Amino acid sequence: MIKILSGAEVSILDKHHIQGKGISSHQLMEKAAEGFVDWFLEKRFSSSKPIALFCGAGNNGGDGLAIARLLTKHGFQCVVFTCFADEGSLSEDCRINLGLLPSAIRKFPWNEFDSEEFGLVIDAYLGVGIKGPLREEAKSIIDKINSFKGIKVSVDLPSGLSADYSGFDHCVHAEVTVTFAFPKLALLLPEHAKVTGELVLVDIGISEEELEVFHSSYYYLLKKDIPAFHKKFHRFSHKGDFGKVLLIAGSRGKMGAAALSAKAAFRTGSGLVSCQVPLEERIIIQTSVPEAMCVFEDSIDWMAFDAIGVGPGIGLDQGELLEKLLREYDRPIVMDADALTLLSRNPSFLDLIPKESILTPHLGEFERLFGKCRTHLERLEKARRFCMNYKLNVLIKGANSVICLADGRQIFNSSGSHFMATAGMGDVLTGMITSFLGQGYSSEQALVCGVYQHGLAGEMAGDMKGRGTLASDVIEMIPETFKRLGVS
Ligand SMILES: NC(=O)C1=CN([C@@H]2O[C@H](COP(=O)(O)OP(=O)(O)OC[C@H]3O[C@@H](n4cnc5c(N)ncnc54)[C@H](OP(=O)(O)O)[C@@H]3O)[C@@H](O)[C@H]2O)[C@@H](O)CC1
Ligand SMILES: Nc1ncnc2c1ncn2[C@@H]1O[C@H](COP(=O)(O)OP(=O)(O)O)[C@@H](O)[C@H]1O
Ligand SMILES: [K+]
Repeated sequence: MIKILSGAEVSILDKHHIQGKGISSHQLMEKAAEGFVDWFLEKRFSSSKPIALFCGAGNNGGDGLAIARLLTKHGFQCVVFTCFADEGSLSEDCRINLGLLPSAIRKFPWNEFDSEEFGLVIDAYLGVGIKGPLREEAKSIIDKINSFKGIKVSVDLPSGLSADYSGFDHCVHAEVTVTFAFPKLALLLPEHAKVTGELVLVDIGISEEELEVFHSSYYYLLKKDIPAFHKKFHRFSHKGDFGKVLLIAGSRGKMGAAALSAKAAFRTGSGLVSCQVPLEERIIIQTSVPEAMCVFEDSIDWMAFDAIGVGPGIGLDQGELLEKLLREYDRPIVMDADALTLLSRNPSFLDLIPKESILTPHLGEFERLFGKCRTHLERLEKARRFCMNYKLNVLIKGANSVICLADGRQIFNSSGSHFMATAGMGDVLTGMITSFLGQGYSSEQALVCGVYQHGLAGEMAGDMKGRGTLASDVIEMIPETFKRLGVS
């Protein structure tokens, strides 16, 4: 997991890194430019029209100048638009890269840019170094960059966006942001989605250990982190080791929620899955998920289950059932959907929730529970205080879902796809997290593996089906995610 530092810490990190590795800051900038260019070549952008690079006076501009030089070597025609008045204001590494620019690369002041001539724009005007409100000229430069209607790729950050805060005044609207070493916090906030575009993280040789010495409770979860969170099963593992889980889900007209979470729990590897459903609706489960058993409220022994997930489609008239469950069951549970709305209507239930339980609200459910938030940072802070006070875990769902742990750490997920913004995806996730809990995973392990693999299964289903991907398609991809991660 990569620690997410503040923008101001980047220069300290750079200093530590270049001292530790015995390299120059110019060499680090070259590494960043090479990483960008590797990604650019992999994407196979067209070279039929020239590329315009807007380069500022700081190190972000230095990156842009190095990128222009490297792209030219690969046959791209680059034109640099300088966003500085005189060369005396350049940072040292920006100046070095300006000197290294081949004479074949034409340079013009930024205001001479004519958007008709270019196939793509690279925005290397401002990065993590902006301080205070943007100056008037900076706003005009950003407007000029935004006048280009084709693909704009921002280097490190869309120019004008601050690395650590929510909101922006003037800002480049990038289709893609290629960021270095770690994703800047602002790139993960939903209110910035329309300016950050697709997020690409480029490794510039700074290790997780080098980031670890900084104080931050924000992390970014990557594919390579997942195998270590998994429990190992062995040759003699039996059905009991894979857990016995219960999903309290579904009601008349909403039995699909129960079927989806039960199927997802099986596909995640549960040995036994039971569904607590209304008696008169049982046939739906027994035909759509024949592997599952049905249990009914009057004859239930909750403590017989290794883990319980409650909420998808149960309806809002189940307050008494929820209270009874919270009083009688003492292991961590997963609470989603209607269970969360019932919780927001009955705050006294909060003290009854077993420690280390997992609440999985989407943004609407989050606001019902914790009140309106102006920014995502405010939301994260509310979640952190709640998790630490109650010793509970909260998953704030959306693109880059955030796993908020009881110890105060907050982990942004990197997997997922916009094709997942469709009905039933949350029910699938509830089934997956409950399944991992039932297999003996800690709440942190269940959340990390469940959230990442849910997103990965969504990406894989989205790659196959595109628009029209169903929650059921995502369930079918869950076993593939284990293979893709090398987890048996
Ligand atoms: N480890 C990494 O991640 C690596 C990071 N690297 C790269 O370094 C970048 C950071 O570079 P940095 O520190 O030089 O700052 P940068 O973003 O270029 O901005 C400075 C310029 O902004 C200007 N400016 C400031 N405030 C302003 C305002 N309000 N309104 C208008 N202008 C304003 C300021 O002008 P000044 O105020 O000084 O006149 C100056 O010209 C980082 O984002 C990444 O791309 C890689 O090269 C290597 C590894
Ligand atoms: N644009 C997106 N990118 C990544 N993941 C997404 C996106 N939209 C939705 N998801 C994921 O899909 C799930 C939707 O959950 P939820 O809103 O509870 O759906 P439902 O209530 O329909 O079951 C969440 O896990 C969320 O993170
Ligand atoms: K930029």
